[in-house]
Amino acid sequence: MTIDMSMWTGRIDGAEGELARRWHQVVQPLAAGVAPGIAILGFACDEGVRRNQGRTGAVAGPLALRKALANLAWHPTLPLYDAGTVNCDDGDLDAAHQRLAAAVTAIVQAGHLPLVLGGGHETAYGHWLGLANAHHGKRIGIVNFDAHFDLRSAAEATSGTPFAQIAAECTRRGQSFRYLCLGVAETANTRALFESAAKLGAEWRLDSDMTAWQLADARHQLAEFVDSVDVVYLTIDLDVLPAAQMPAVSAPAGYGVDISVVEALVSKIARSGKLIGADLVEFNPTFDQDSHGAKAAARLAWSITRQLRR
Ligand SMILES: N=CN[C@@H](CCC(=O)O)C(=O)O
Ligand SMILES: [Mn+2]
Ligand SMILES: [Mn+2]
Repeated sequence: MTIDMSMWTGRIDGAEGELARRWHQVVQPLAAGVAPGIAILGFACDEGVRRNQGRTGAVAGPLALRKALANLAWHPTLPLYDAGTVNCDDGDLDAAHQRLAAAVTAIVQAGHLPLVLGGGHETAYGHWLGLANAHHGKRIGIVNFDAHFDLRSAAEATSGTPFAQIAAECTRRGQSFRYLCLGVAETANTRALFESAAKLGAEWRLDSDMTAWQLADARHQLAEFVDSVDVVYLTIDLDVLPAAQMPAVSAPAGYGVDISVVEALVSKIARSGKLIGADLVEFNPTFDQDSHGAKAAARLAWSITRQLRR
């Protein structure tokens, strides 16, 4: 895969040298043998959202998110790499999932942490597959910040099915399915989806229980979940944020979880030492307003990298 670095441009604060660096001055194309770091990997895909009857445009997410990350101030953290983008431009989502999984596995085996930029939430299936293949025998806990369970059962993979697919694959592999969904909106999930979640042993927290004054309870629930697993896969569906903070998604939230609460919890996961992979999905620049959504998404990605302990 050739790695296009042309979008990594931005302001240059000349005088202060090392101390004045931004992401675009730090990110390197991923190469063999480099020091362990964070590897940014795109999954340019509209197919999941299209099949799920959503508003397409997430295919442009990886490029738009990289551009939003490029100008952020860099504070010392692990080395940052760009690992390129896996495309799904022929409608064959199953094949694209396999390519994404292989790229993720290779990143992990080279000692890096994948930070995957979707794509719709179908991204989660390929990402998880790659992590699971690289972490044999480990109990993986999935923490999903999302207004939706994404536990739909359907004849084919969509952006609404990834965690049902993962649950089925866990059963096939004789592993337990450990899934915590934070920010679930009762208005956006039918009773059938709540029943599916309960049957699969999923845990969740409603959006209305994730206000700033309930942060301690949310932290406690998250800590218990993280303690109960070996490693954590973090997936952030940006539609968990209120529509005013995140207009740039297929299904904006009328209520949503404030970015300060999401950031506090995401940072806790990053500090846990158990994080093995993270993604931001559903970003659709077509519906952004003056890059507000891109800036919110970039802030969350930045927070993960800033707090990461490995
Ligand atoms: N990624 C998943 N999305 C939601 C979409 C809901 C909607 O379009 O309103 C789901 O399938 O539940
Ligand atoms: Mn989702
Ligand atoms: Mn969602």
